[in-house]
Amino acid sequence: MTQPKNSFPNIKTMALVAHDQKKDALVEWVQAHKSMLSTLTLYGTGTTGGRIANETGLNIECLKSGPLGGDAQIGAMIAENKLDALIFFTDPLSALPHDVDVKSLLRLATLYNTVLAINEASASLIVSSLE
Ligand SMILES: O=C(CO)COP(=O)(O)O
Repeated sequence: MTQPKNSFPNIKTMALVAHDQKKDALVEWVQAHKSMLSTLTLYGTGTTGGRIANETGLNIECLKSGPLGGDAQIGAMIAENKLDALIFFTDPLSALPHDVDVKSLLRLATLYNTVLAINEASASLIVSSLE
């Protein structure tokens, strides 16, 4: 849910998203943190979530694929206070057809003070605070 300012966030729901060139890294990262992540309610964009489910066995609700509205669905969850944290392995080296959706998602996560990591180091710091 929206993180209140000046208090330590309580994380129960988390979305996992990765751009194509970062999907291998995210699946590997999820595998490394599987036991902690298994205690959370997980959501993912279609392709990312499908890979996580297939390759790690974690229970994850798959939304639409990012370019087909998955990023927008996660943004809506944030706006409706239904998501505590977003781990989004972004690719800074590729142009994306749905760049506006990506920007909107990151804007909403910032606006609602959602716990957010856009690279592996920050994601690891977030999960280490929960383990
Ligand atoms: O495009 C994405 C995030 O912007 C991710 O979507 P997929 O997980 O469906 O590839």
